[in-house]
Amino acid sequence: MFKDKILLITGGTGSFGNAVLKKFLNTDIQEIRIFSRDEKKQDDMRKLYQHPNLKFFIGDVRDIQSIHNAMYNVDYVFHAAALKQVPSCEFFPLEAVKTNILGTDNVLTAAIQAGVQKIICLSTDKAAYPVNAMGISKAMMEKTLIAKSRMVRQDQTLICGTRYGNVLASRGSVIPLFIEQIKSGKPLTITDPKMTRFMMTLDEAVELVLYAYHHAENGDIMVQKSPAAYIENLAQALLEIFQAQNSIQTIGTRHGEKLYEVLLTKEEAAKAIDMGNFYRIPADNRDLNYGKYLEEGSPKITLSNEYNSNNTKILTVAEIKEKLLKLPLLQEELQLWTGGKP
Ligand SMILES: O=c1ccn([C@@H]2O[C@H](COP(=O)(O)OP(=O)(O)O[C@H]3O[C@H](CO)[C@H](O)[C@H](O)[C@H]3O)[C@@H](O)[C@H]2O)c(=O)[nH]1
Repeated sequence: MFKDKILLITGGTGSFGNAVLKKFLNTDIQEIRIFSRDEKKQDDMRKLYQHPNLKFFIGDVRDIQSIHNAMYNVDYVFHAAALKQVPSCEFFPLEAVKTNILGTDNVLTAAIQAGVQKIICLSTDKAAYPVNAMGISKAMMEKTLIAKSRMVRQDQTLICGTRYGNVLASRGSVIPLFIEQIKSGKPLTITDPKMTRFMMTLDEAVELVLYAYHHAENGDIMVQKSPAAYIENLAQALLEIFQAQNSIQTIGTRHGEKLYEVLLTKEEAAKAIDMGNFYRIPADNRDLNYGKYLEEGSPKITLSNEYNSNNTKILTVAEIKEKLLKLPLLQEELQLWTGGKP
């Protein structure tokens, strides 16, 4: 699908970038550009892949000139660079503004100027009814891309977003933490047994971006339907997989976190288009006619229901185990834990 094309991934040294590389590096794509700040991570990646079609650009989305330098001849951009940890954004909200909002605007400006055809920006469920600085900055990122999508030549540039839930076993997330706790014989620290999270794999995150690539229209936010799990059941599933007896300790909700996450707000659900496994949230294309904001309402909004991690399919412990056992991280950890014995 990317024959002779150049794809640039901002924040490309992260797990999303690596998943895209595994899928596309050995195809007929002309080049994949990794744009990021950390030279060490780039160097590690260079050594790991040793591929002539993989190119590295040092830069920062906060610095538009550094993006301009990387954007020549690029056909498509996957914009994954972000500050995504809830606590760090909470302590330094202006840093989230600079990277997630202004940085996105820089990426879009540079890409439009360079004639890039499609730009897909990665967002998160925490942007829907946001309560923490990370989610608020991502919500503003979405607003920025939607606004920008109205100001481009529609036959030349497509700007859209994807919104997804928790990526299973991503770095610093709860699954690696629970595994560490199991291995060191400590209690599993659960914030709230009834807390739910959407559970996506990294491959599904890539799949969503590719779906957006094929089906999104300018200003759309694309959402993949996905199952969710109670954190209590996630902990139970891991204990069963590792055949461990650790106790479970409830520690309470952490600062800035919600009991459940939302992928489609009630307001978005009123206009979202059901596309089978996905939802397409069309952009608000009211242009500069403010009529609908001021005089006209929409009865559909009153009737619609949000799509959240409590009203989606909830995985049973057995289903969580099945999903977890497919993860490479889990297979490796289990191998180490059992010493290779089945
Ligand atoms: O010791 C812990 C830590 C976490 N949790 C729970 O486990 C769930 C997942 O927690 P993570 O820390 O793995 O993920 P978050 O939902 O807090 O946020 C993560 O997922 C987001 C996407 O929704 C962003 O990617 C974000 O950067 C990333 O940290 C939450 O319900 C949390 O309360 C526990 O029960 N115990």
